[in-house]
Amino acid sequence: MERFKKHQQKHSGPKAEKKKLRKQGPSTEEDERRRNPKAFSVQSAVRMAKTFHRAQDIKAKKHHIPLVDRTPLEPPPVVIVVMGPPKVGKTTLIRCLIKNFTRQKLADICGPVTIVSGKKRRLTFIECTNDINTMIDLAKVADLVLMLIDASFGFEMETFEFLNICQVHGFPRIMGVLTHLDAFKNNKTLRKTKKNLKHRFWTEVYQGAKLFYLSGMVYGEYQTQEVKNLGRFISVMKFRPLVWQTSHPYVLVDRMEDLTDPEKVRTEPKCDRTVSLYGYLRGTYLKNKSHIHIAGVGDYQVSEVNFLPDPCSLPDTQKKRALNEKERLLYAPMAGVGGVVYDKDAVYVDLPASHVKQQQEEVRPTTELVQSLLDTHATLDAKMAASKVSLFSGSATLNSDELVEHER
Ligand SMILES: Nc1nc2c(ncn2[C@@H]2O[C@H](COP(=O)(O)OP(=O)(O)OP(=O)(O)O)[C@@H](O)[C@H]2O)c(=O)[nH]1
Repeated sequence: MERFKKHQQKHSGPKAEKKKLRKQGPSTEEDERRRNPKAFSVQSAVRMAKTFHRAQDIKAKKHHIPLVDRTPLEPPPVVIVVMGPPKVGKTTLIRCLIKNFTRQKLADICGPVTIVSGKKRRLTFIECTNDINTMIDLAKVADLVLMLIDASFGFEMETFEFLNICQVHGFPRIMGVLTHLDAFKNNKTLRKTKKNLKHRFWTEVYQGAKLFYLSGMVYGEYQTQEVKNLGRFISVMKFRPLVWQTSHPYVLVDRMEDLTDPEKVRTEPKCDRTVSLYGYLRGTYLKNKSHIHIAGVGDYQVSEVNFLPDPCSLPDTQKKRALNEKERLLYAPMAGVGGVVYDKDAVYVDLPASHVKQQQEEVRPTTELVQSLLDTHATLDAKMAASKVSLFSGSATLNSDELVEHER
């Protein structure tokens, strides 16, 4: 028969030590903490909240797919879409922002306007009306949307419509801008409206979305400091590449030429036209025989690619801190820069009628005497002949012929 060895109790080693301690009496507090750490985890609510937030942050970061930055060394201009209902102040805002960056005034804003805003950044501003087709086209290509809201009216249906459209192609950065704040005379209502609109905006976009206030106008322009702050925000803003944009090459046309024979257009107004479109290539690189999306037009196959010189290039030297006046370029072929419009074979200088009239007035002498001389239409003799004199107050008037007879 097999014999089993009797169990031998341990007298040394970690297990024996533990047994000894247990026999000695109740365990110390330190031991309990080690045995049951969960029971002692919440000692400071603040610390607990911090740990929790940190854990959540790390989790949320993991959800974002790491992005590959494919932007070339000299990235194309950032597309800023200024959208809002009619008469909300879109044109005024674009004009003010352009003036803030380039110190130039645009005669009238038509089509996209590209400017150099900093050493490494160019901006293209484009106005988006409440038209649904424009919204669909521009939602695809927008990097940043300035959503103008008339504070005296509130949100319009189209604003929400635009937000929905944006969601289809990936949400661009969105900033709200409240205008017409000067319509509120009462400070309390103003504060209340601002707060209400801010919360409504946050619900639609995201909590804490940036909302700017443009409180009133000075000489037909928004206040310089407010525009400056908005401009500063735009020029340092970081953008996340969006899915549609990084997977499609696309062009936002900023110049257009009609190459059709003018004679043919004259004789046959509805003939097929040959049009040449110019713009920066954005999104990804062009591949041979690939399709290219032209905003507002559709997808077209490329037959030939030419490299054109940059019409609004970034400054060369990178050492300086700020741009000088010459480097603050402005490129707006569809709009009149300083009243000058370029065409394929002509340059138009815009001289509004009021301007011409003003110049004529300036030439006129300012002294009253010379002015009155210029205004005389009759000779002195004719005036003398027509003049009348009354000798006594209330008596009948005598004209010059009667006076001569009296003298005789
Ligand atoms: N009182 C006041 N008037 C404003 C404000 N913003 C714009 N306006 C005026 O509103 C009018 C329309 O401004 P625009 O910049 O032409 O508006 P818009 O959105 O470009 O208009 P459309 O191009 O017709 O859609 C102008 O006469 C501005 O002076 C504001 O904050 N307060």
